[in-house]
Amino acid sequence: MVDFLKKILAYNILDYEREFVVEWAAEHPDVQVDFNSIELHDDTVHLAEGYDGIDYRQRSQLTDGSDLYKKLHDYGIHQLALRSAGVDSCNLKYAKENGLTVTNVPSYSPRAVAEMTLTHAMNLIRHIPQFQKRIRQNDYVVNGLRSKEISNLTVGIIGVGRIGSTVAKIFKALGAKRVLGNDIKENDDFRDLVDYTTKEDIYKNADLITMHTYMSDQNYHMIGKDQFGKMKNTALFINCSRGPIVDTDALVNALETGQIAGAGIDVIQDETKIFNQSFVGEDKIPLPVYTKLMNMDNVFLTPHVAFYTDHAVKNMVKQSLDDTLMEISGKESPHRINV
Ligand SMILES: NC(=O)C1=CN([C@@H]2O[C@H](COP(=O)(O)OP(=O)(O)OC[C@H]3O[C@@H](n4cnc5c(N)ncnc54)[C@H](O)[C@@H]3O)[C@@H](O)[C@H]2O)C=CC1
Ligand SMILES: O=C(O)C(=O)[C@H](O)COP(=O)(O)O
Repeated sequence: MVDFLKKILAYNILDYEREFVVEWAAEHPDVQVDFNSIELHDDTVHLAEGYDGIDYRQRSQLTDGSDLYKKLHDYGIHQLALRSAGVDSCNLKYAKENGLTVTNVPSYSPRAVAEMTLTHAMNLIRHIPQFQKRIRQNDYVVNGLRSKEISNLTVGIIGVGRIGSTVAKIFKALGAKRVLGNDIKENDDFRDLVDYTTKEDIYKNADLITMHTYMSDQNYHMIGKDQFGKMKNTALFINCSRGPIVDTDALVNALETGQIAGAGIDVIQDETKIFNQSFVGEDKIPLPVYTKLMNMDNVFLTPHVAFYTDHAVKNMVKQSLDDTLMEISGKESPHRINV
């Protein structure tokens, strides 16, 4: 019989993640890795009792109160490992107050998200949703849908971190006219990729604006009525970061009134009401604003899948389990975020 030294519980393992948990477990025969398909919340936290380490990934908040973090602490757990880059599901303050170190997987594949951003950009630039609609209607007239080329476009990147800088690299390599960047912390390593400037300059001058900040209280509805009002009416807007960064009603209004020319949306506020679920055969979805966007032919939509590549999923799962093991073995993971 194997004498397991450490016990890890991974919450909310999705079907497509399972093979990598199994692979990791096989590579670590002295660790017992159990997993479930439920989210970590007040009513499921008791399952953590008896484990040394917890790994999780979910889009809804762990809890609104600090009880869950206290319970984990009381079970003798000292860490939480997120399998995602974004850490907005976790209240870092409560975690810290209850002696839990939190780790994320910051670089599982910035390229995956950057390539999806490019996909959104190209679809919008070349009017692909509009052409698809015409083709479905047997309308092969091309009038009104002439495109610009990348070399004539100014790209504006808000949040020049791991993903934003990768997006900059791609547009630079494709010969964009200018790549503007805005970040609350400018990074000297990225000065050859972006011309750092203000958000106002980006709203006013960029032909393509793409969001790559993290979600925080300060960044809630960072883009709303005022910001859309400052953009060019030819501007294309992309959000592959987090839904609540953008005020969805303001986005719909900006598209309906022609304040901007199109939008690429991978993430949207309240997306947990519909994403990762199927409503096939039903005539309504519980997020009516998404239906509005779906019915606009200058909008390109994907269901929060910018990260969803084989390389990324493998890294998210295996790296988070590595981090869990390090933390429960008395070592410091390089991915600690709440210290
Ligand atoms: N759609 C998807 O599948 C995925 C989305 N994401 C989202 O993308 C976000 C960014 O990821 P990374 O680039 O890896 O993070 P990062 O932390 O490397 O970069 C974020 C950058 O945004 C900047 N920033 C934050 N608030 C700002 C503000 N108000 N104005 C200007 N700059 C601001 C930060 O200083 C930082 O440089 C994640 O936090 C996550 O929410 C990440 C992975 C997949
Ligand atoms: O890593 C992130 O951040 C993402 O957005 C990926 O989609 C995966 O994480 P969740 O958003 O599903 O937590």
